[in-house]
Amino acid sequence: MIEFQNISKSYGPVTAIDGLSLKIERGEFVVLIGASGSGKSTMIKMINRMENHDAGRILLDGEEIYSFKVRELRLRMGYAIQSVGLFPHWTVERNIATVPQMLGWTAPKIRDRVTTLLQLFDLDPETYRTRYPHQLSGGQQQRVGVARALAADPDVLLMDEPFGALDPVIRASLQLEMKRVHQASGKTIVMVTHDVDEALRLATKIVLLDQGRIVQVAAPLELLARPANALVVDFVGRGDIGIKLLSLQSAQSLARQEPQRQGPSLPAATTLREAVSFLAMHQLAVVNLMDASGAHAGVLHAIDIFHKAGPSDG
Ligand SMILES: Nc1ncnc2c1ncn2[C@@H]1O[C@H](COP(=O)(O)OP(=O)(O)OP(=O)(O)O)[C@@H](O)[C@H]1O
Repeated sequence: MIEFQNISKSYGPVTAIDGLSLKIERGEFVVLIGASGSGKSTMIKMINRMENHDAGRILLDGEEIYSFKVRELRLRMGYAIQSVGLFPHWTVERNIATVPQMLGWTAPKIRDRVTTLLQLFDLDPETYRTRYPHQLSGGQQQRVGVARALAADPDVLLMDEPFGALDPVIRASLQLEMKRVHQASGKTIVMVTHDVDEALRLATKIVLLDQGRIVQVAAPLELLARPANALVVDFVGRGDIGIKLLSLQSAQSLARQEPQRQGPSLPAATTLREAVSFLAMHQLAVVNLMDASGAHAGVLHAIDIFHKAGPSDG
């Protein structure tokens, strides 16, 4: 879908991207992480030609992006950034409708779409559609920014720290929402974040950059279980890699198919991290698991977490 072939990009004497190659398949949720200045934003911006690459080729569906008109390219891609970039003199509705307007959608279709998106991001449509950006909190502005990026249902969504200014609760709920949007729509998403946990939660593939080069490309579980080198280990958090691994696996994955025991039950979809916390807090060695309908779904043994969870390479 999007392919970087030996891409380089400099700003004067600074090499921002250094001979980088990467294939992003349709439907992937690719999250770019790396230290400040490692080239994450530059990578995203080169995809919709906010920045132009100096050398190499970037292909969109097999065609070099320089062969598209910039406007056509940008209409195919939603773009959301931390600083939001809402038009200050336009209402929320008009901001969200920017691309649908350009595409010539009818007024009722645009109105319906704005309503749906505001609801999706937990903003009451009647309260918020006529507001101006300065009448919104920073977090609300960010949500409108993401809604605007999604407005015309683009195949590709580019997001640069889209949840940067949000408090942890709203951030977590928006992450869930993005995950749901991704799973339901099959969109190809490329996102930059500074938050490793966010990357682990959302990505189908994480790309760790350092000085304009790729250090490792891996699915979240693989990145934790088989970090390519010490830089990756440091970046994902040397001290709590084990805890992060537990966050990515469900209690269900270690359930023993045994009859229900005396004592409490946890949802089988609970992460192993939450299960460990629960077991520790209640000083339990085992806990029942239940499925979404409340039916017994096996038993989780604390000992299995330490014997079975984590890298399974023998
Ligand atoms: N417009 C510009 N002019 C000059 N140098 C730039 C420009 N944009 C980026 N750079 C430089 O290119 C390198 C990569 O920058 P980039 O913004 O892609 O990094 P980043 O990983 O997104 O950083 P951060 O996490 O701090 O946002 C940095 O050294 C940066 O200083």
